[in-house]
Amino acid sequence: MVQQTIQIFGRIKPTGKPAAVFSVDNEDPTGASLDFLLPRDLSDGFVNNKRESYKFRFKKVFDQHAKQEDIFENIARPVADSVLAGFNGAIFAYGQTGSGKTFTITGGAERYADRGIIPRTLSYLFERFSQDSSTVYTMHISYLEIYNELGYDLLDPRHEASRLEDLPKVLIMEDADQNIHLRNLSLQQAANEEEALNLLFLGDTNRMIAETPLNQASTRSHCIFTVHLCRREPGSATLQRSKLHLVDLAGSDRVSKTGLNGVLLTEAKYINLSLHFLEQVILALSERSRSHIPYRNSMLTSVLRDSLGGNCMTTMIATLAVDKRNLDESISTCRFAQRVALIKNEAILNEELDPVLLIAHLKEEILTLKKQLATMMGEQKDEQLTADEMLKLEEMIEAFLNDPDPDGTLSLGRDMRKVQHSFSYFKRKILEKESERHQCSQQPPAATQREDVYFPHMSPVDVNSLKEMLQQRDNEISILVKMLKKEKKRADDAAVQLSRITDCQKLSSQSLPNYSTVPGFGDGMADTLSLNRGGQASSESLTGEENMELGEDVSTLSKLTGQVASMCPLSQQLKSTPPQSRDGNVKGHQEDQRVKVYTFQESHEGNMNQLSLNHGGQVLLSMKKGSQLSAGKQEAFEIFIKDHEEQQIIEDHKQLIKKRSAEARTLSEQLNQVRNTIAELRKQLQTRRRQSAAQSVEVNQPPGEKFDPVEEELCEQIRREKIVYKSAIGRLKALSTEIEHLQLLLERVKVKIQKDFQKWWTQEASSLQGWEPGATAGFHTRPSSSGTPGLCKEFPDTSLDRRSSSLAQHARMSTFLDFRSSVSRGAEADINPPSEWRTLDSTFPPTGDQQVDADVLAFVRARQSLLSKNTAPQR
Ligand SMILES: Nc1ncnc2c1ncn2[C@@H]1O[C@H](COP(=O)(O)OP(=O)(O)OP(=O)(O)O)[C@@H](O)[C@H]1O
Repeated sequence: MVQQTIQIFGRIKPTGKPAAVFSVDNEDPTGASLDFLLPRDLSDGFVNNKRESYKFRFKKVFDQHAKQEDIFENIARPVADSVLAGFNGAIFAYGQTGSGKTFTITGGAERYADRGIIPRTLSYLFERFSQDSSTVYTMHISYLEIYNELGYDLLDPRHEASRLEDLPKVLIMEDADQNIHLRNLSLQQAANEEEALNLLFLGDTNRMIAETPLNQASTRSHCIFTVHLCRREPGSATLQRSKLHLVDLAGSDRVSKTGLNGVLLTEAKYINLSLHFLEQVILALSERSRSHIPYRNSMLTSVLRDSLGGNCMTTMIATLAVDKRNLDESISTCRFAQRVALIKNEAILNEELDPVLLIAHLKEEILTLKKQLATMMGEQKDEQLTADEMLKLEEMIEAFLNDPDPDGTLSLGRDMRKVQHSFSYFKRKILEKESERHQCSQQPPAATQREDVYFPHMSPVDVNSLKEMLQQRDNEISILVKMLKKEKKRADDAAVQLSRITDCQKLSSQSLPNYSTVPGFGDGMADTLSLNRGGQASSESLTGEENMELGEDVSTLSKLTGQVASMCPLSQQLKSTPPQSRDGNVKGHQEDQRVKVYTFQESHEGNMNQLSLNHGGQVLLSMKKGSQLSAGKQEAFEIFIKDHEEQQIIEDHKQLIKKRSAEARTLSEQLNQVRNTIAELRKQLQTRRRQSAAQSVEVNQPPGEKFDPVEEELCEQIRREKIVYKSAIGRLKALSTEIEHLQLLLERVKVKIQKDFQKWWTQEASSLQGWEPGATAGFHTRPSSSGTPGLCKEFPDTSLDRRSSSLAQHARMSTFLDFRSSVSRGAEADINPPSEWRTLDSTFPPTGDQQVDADVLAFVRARQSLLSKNTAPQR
């Protein structure tokens, strides 16, 4: 058991605003401190004008310059290590809204280096799994969101990208031993880092989709990402199960300060209530005399029960925004942290026995004990050994006697009959030997040398030379047999390699060099790197790990190749279906025009549309069959994306991915060269060895005894190339992880843009529907310079949310486009126009662009006059 108080860290968010006066001291060996100084004349809000300074103790305080990597190394890595060792762990971020909780726990979306604790911890855990081949690890992940005291499963595969209310509701159940169980919270297995990161991405996307204007999820809900680890040694009945909670709490802002009312106030009260209950639990835990801890008061405290005052190594990060305006909130966060620091947890190793394995072990033990008991009790079988049994036993005894190993044993089991039969057999043998010796002593002297018997006419010199020849032939044969074995093994390996490469090739595109064409590379290389040292023939093989690495490389590269290929889906798309320009013409097929395909779901129309962005920021929108998206909406979407604030992030990510893929390609070319070099060196080495072996036979010297500088040099070169190869493959793996992460970030931005567009479009659509001629609600008219009254009505910019007036302009344009296409549809069908078109000045939705409005008006008038002519009675 490990007793430990909850570890408290502080993290200060970089601020562009004037910062309060504070100082950080991390030098004190007893712990760090954070001091706030409040000058009496501080007018920007302060907590208590009687006190002028506040001092808070932390394990360590990270200032504005701290990197995400520092946070992981100092805070998360030790917790992850203890989780790997079988203890429960928890890290939770607490602080006011916008102080950097999500940034710390999950990370920022803008840069790879901004990855937070969750992705870094996942990466670290999988790296550790791969280093420990003697243990089997299994990882499951759950992701829970608590909003207004209700739990939602963010990882349910049936509800990808759903609204919060559509997600499965998680219920708390308590068993007879007061253990908490979360019903409906799915546990998803993650077999590798990629799968784990995808789960994180899925959860975060659900969290984002579930956001409504009333529920800014990250601000108003608590999120608990839990890694469930199971660890066992093969064959052992003992399992170690541990959990790691990574918690992003809701903003801790005080209700009075939020200035909210209505639903938001209720919500804020819920948040405050759950944080209040969290505080109550913490207070109760810090008072030693308290026997009752009010965990059950809220869902948050129930779920985190183990992490607070229980079996867990817990760490809290107090996130602080130290600008003057937020000083009081920062001080209150620090006060909370000081109380948390008093809580003592008792973490125990979570070992349990696997019942199935345990039963099997116990059965085996019972059987052994029964047998031992039978032997000890002298229980004997009455019947005699059969002839067959005796024959087998005698064969065993013969084998035992002929075994040159002096330590060889004869296992007879616990059957006394066999023991007795063996003794009588030995006795018979000894007697036979003695009688033979006796007979020999009575016979006349025989030829003492065998040679004399078999070669009576040969002189001893001839016999010796024959013996030497025989010895040489023996050597030759043994060398050839060895070589034959090696060749056979290599052929087998090559067959395995070939099948593996065929699999890889199926996955990979043609853009990277094909490593499978390099002969004998991979596991075959390992066993032939024999190095001659000091005349000693030694076989220096690659270690198991190296073998594994080399074996894995093809799949790593193939995976990377797949990624690189998936980064340019349009290049494939272009091959099959060239994109259409807005007017329906096929666009030029440019080599470098790589486009990321964006797909979004029209929730209210149920139509799937595909949006493509190219590198120049140009937008291509293509619709799947059956889509009803109007041209205006398509165009609005294109413009919307161009102006979207995240567009720059998309561009940056794409550029970075492109750069990294180019690096990966260069690196893989280098790798290919190194592999070719190694293959060539290996060939030379083999030839050299064959020659040396043949020479040794000629001079009658055991092979490999003579030091060969050429061979040594070849081995040295191979070793050097191996080092280059290993470092390149390491870099390639790192690039692969980075590209994967960047792609996930891109996906996340993509979802955000789609969501923003949908929200904006819905708002615009409802504004337009509510528009009535002359209506004053939200609209006003301004005189038209073209003298067309009522044509230039302005859309209220307030309805455009945060969007600038340029988006208002786009909205007008899309309205116009919708209108234009409706008009032309009507003209084509030559049916009676809808009644609302008939009175132009009162029903025509304005575009805001005077020229365009005038054009449209002229067109509609012309059309109307045409229709009136057509419908006029024929004279
Ligand atoms: N250490 C930091 N370095 C750079 N940017 C940061 C840092 N901390 C926070 N930010 C940025 O500040 C903004 C707010 O941060 P974040 O969303 O993490 O706050 P939060 O405490 O989770 O807020 P909420 O309670 O609303 O969820 C984000 O844009 C984030 O990228």
